Amino acid sequence: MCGVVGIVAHSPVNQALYDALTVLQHRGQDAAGIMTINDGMFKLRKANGLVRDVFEQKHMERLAGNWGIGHVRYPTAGTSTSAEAQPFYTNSPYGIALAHNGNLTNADELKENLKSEARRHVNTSSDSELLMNWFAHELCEANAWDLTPKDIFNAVTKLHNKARGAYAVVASIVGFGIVAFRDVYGIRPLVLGRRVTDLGTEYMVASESVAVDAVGFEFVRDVAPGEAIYITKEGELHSQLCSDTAELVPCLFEYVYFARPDSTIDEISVYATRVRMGKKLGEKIKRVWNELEIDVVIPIPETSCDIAVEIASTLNVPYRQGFVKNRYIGRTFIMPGQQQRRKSVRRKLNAISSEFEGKNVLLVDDSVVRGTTSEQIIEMARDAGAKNVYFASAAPEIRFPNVYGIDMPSANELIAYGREVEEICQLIKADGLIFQDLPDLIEAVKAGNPSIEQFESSVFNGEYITKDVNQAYLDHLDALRSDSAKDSGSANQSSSLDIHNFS
Ligand SMILES: O=P(O)(O)OC[C@H]1O[C@H](OP(=O)(O)OP(=O)(O)O)[C@H](O)[C@@H]1O
Ligand SMILES: NC(=O)CC[C@H](N)C(=O)O
Ligand SMILES: [Mg+2]
Repeated sequence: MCGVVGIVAHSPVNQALYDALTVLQHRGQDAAGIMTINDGMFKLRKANGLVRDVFEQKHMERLAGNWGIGHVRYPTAGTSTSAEAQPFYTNSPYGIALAHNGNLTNADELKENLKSEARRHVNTSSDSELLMNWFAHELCEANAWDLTPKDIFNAVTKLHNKARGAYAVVASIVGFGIVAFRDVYGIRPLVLGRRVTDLGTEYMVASESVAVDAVGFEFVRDVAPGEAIYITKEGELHSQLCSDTAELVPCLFEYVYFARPDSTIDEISVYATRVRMGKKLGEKIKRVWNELEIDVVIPIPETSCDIAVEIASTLNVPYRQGFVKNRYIGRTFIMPGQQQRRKSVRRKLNAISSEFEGKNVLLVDDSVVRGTTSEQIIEMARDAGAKNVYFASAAPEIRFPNVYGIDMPSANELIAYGREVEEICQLIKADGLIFQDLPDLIEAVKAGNPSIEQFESSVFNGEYITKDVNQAYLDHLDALRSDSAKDSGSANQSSSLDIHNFS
């Protein structure tokens, strides 16, 4: 997952972009970047690392201008090099910078055609650079010196016909303004915010509403699937639906894990959803494990905390914070390699023995993906003296790779792939394991916005909404991006000449 932000204001935006990226940090810890526009020139700083490490005072001073875009990256395509940090830049037409959250499923085809149809070059293996070049190519076709909103919306319409997969995008066009759009299913989130100042109205687009809140903008609405928003550099807002077939099918996993609980996505509060997930799972535990003695419910911080509180109250069992989280260690699941992920669980979480000694403990997590966390946490609970350790996952078994912006490229790496619950339970060495049922998860999310008919739930059921994902594609992805492929270096080193300036 990545986080994107774009702001058009009447005073410098560097600090607001920085602040927005810090509250979107949970969406990507690998790289960060900001690109502003000042006097018709782009100003860029991007590098690998957390937001607080990437931007020093000297960079902030350089990022002058009243409008710009920003990005935090969690790579799902290409390599992890700083050359593939975002925003990307292309000089023609006009000068365009682009930041992308999501993942394209037809990147190979787009790359091939970009050469033959558009005579354009990309210098990295990032799908986002491809997306930017296709957008640039479609804008070129407008053949206009003075770009109108109609020209921009036409370009986005054509892009929707070409690109497949997930994309929530912000782009800035020198001399004109910022464009933001969401793919035709709205798989990844994107929201619009506004602030009225003495100098005029200012606009902001961001991956999550929490960024809009943090920067002091007022939340206006979600960007609709297939819609494009164009904010001129003077602060005028235009919007248009750029697809006849758009239909909202947002990603379920945003609500389970990715998004911050204080965000609202497609009118659904993430926090309230997690509470409902806890209620549903609590009811299932009561039903299925009615004989089981549970003395205490303990969450695996941080994402599962809101879920576990509700499970405890449904079961009428005490809730205790039995693990303390080291606040200086980031999210484990979105770290790039399995070795790093394994080590981080121990560094990140430590047990308070008194909460475990002699007790039948129910550990709760939002999801079990590779099983890295659950396996180690159960061992820690036993070391801390637990009598029995039961484990509950608020998401169903994750058995299928993700192709829309979550780096789960390989079925073999998923602990639930090809395994039934009993076998997974043995692998993580729990005394009992229970998963949420998919219909219950869907109900818990949908209760926040009953008008949504369908959710992107491929990791649970293997049904890919873009309908272009077959076994050959998944095999190809596995060969490119599995942990072993990354370890062998193919996914981490850019074979192309790196033309990004590191300073
Ligand atoms: O089965 P796994 O492969 O271990 O993945 C699942 C775990 O990873 C995530 O936590 P993470 O540490 O990333 O973030 P959090 O602090 O927000 O819970 C998620 O909340 C689970 O705890
Ligand atoms: N997780 C994401 O949204 C990643 C965006 C893009 N596919 C990249 O790898 O940079
Ligand atoms: Mg977690």
